[in-house]
Order: sequence, then C-alpha cells, then structure tokens
Amino acid sequence: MMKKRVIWLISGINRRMMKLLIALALIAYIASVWGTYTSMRTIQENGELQIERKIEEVIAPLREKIRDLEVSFTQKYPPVKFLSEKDRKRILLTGGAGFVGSHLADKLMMDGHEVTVVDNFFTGRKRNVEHWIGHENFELINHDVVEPLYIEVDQIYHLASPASPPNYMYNPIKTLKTNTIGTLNMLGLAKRVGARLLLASTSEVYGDPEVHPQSEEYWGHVNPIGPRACYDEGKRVAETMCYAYMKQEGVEVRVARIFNTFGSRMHMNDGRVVSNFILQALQGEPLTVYGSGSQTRAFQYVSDLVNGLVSLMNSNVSSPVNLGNPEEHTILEFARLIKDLVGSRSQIQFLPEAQDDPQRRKPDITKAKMMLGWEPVVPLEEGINKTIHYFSKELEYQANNQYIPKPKQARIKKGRPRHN
Ligand SMILES: O=C(O)[C@H]1O[C@H](OP(=O)(O)OP(=O)(O)OC[C@H]2O[C@@H](n3ccc(=O)[nH]c3=O)[C@H](O)[C@@H]2O)[C@H](O)[C@@H](O)[C@@H]1O
Repeated sequence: MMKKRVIWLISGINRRMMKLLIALALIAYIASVWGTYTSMRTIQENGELQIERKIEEVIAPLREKIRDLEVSFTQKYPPVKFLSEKDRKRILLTGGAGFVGSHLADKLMMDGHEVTVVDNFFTGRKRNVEHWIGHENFELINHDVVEPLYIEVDQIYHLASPASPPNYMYNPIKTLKTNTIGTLNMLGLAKRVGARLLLASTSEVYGDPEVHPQSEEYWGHVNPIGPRACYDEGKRVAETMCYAYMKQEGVEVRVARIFNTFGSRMHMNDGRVVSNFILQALQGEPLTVYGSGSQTRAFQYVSDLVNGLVSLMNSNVSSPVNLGNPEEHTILEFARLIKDLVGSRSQIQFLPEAQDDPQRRKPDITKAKMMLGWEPVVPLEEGINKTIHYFSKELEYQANNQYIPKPKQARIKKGRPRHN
C-alpha cells in the first residue's frame, strides 16, 4: 500500500515534471524559431539595405548627369525675345546654314520669330546653326530649293546659292538651276501662302562696272557667256523673276544687292579674298594677289549686312537696294592691311588675274541711308580683327588637318563621256 502511494507520488511528480519539461522545451523551441526568424529578418533587411545602397551608388551619378543635361538643355540657347502671336512671324530662310544665312538666322531667332532654315549643305554647314537645334522656334530642313517646298510662312529670305567665285563656278549648271528654278519655287511658295520674299541679289549684277560707284540705277556690264555668268546672269534673272511675280501676281518682293561681305563662319575653303588672305597670313604662306592688285573692293562686316537685310525686309521699298560698305581699297592695300593686323611675315605673291574680274567696285548706298536709315557701323579693322580671331580658332580646331588655300582656278566639272 505504502509502495503504491510512493509510486503514485513519484509518477505524479514525474507527470508534473514531464509537463514542465514539455512546456520548457516548447518555450525553448518557440524562442529558437523566433530567434532564427528575427535574425533572418535582420539578414534580409541588411541585404536589402545593401542592395539599395549599391543601387543608389550607381544611380546617384546618373541622376546628377540627368540634372546637368536638363540644366544645359534649358540654358544652351542664346536669349530669345518674347514676341506676341501678332508680332511673331514664321520665317523661311533658304541657305540659312551658310555664312550670311546663319548670322541672319541668329538675329531672327533672337528677335523672337519662328525660323525655318532650309539648306542643301553644298556650302552651308550644320555647325553654323547647331546652337539652335532643338529650340521650339527653330527648324532645320535638309532640302534643295531646286525642288518645290510646301510650308506655311509669312516671310521668305531667299539666300540659297553658292556666293564665292570658286564655289559657284564649280558647277555652273547647278548655280544656274539654284538661282532660276530655286527662285521660281520660292516665288511660287510666296504667291501661294501670301508671303513677302526678299531676294539676296549681288553687286555682281553690275558685272565689271563702267560706272563708279554703282548705284541701283546702273544696269550693269556683264559678260553673258563668261565664267562668272552662271552667277551674275543667274542673279539678274532671279531679280527679273521677282518683279514679274510682283507685277503679275502681286507678290511682295524685296531685292538686296549685296556687296563684298566677310566675317566669322566663312568656310576655310571659301576661296574669297578675305578668308584666303587671313588664312595665308596666319600660316605664314604667301598672300596670293590675282593680277596687279590694283582692282578695288569695298568690304562690309556681316553684322552690318544682316541688319540691312532685316531693315529692307520690313520696309516698304520694293525696288533693289545696295547693301555694302562704301570704304574702297585696292586688293594690294588690303593684303598689306591683313598682313599687318595678323602680324605675319608672309610674302605677297602675284598670280595671273582672274578672267572677267571686276576692276572697280564700290556701292553707292544713298538709297539705303535715305529709305532704310541704314548704313554700316563696323569699322574695317575691327571686322578684320574679329575674323582673324575666328580663323585662328578654326585652325586650332582643325590642328591636325590644316588647310592652306591654294591659288587655284575654279574647278570646272567636265561633261560626262557620251556612249553613243
Ligand atoms: O565677298 C562677297 O560678298 C562677294 O564675293 C564675290 O565677288 P568677288 O568680289 O570676286 O570676291 P573675291 O573672290 O573675294 O575677290 C575679290 C578680289 O580679290 C581678288 N583675289 C581673290 C582671292 C585671292 O586669293 N586673291 C585675290 O587677289 C579677286 O581676283 C578679286 O579681284 C562674289 O561673287 C559675290 O557674290 C559676293 O557678293
């Protein structure tokens, strides 16, 4: 009996112990599971944190780059005036990536207009207008004006044509097509959309002049079959077309007779006297004077011309207007001046004179002064110094590929051989 009680007591204790032990084991188990869970969570959280940190390390510089891009994107354009809808014009600028055209594009853009530049890039360069690409007021179209163009515009500045003698003589048929068919196309567009058209004509319509200085009344002295005829006669007929469209169709036209112009953005291969002399002087090469150097020219700086073109377009003068600087120099004087301003020790080399080269040229700008209130304001030396600075930079830019203008005659394209 006693034994039974003892056994019962012990087994009672054991049962309690067992329960206690089981409870303890359970608690220990739960604790260990919780521990594992929490440590796993910590590892996971740490891992996530590390991944986030790594991602941040990669993203941060990208984010900074995007910010820089956004800043440069919004700040990269020159300041543009705000014009109300009423005053803002839609302007087409043919040859707008060229030397004069790109400076005109700058002025029109900065004045707050919507500008569409059309260029076939024969002598124009994208580089000349790249600072406007992407601007909401600016459009660049790779197009040859020999083909029709259908856009809506209020004004057309028609500058498209090679202007330097070696360039326009390179492909005389193309020069003729550009100035004739190209001008017809632009006049057709002007008629269709009711736009005003300004033709960039030239002092070359006076040919080798027998009247000096040349006023707008002078009819000119042009050899119609000489090497310059493709340009001279091309521009003369372009003027004729303008006045035919004005009289017959009521198109509003403006005609600027542009005299020798120089400045930044002239092409290194341009071949005209200013770029040739400056590049030759900068590189210590002989300055190539064609003929005796006694022929004369009067040179205007490009910013003066651009102001004159805009004044003429917005005037009520529909007859031709000379735009040029009347300060006349012989080409030899000019060679010496450039040599001095560059501080160059280059020699002056005399080469055979160019065929049909105009012997004297100087604009009479009375009409522009009276009717437009315009006259050139940039002194010759100041303009030349700016241009010397521009060409020095161009030479640096092309340091590994320097170009020395060669005194070569225009390249004449030969006809294709006939097969039968
Ligand atoms: O500069 C311009 O705006 C004008 O240039 C040219 O007319 P041109 O006067 O013959 O221009 P250049 O080729 O610069 O020649 C000017 C004078 O310098 C001479 N020249 C030219 C280049 C050279 O290396 N050496 C040299 O003595 C020429 O024989 C000419 O007598 C174009 O035909 C015109 O359309 C344009 O308006």
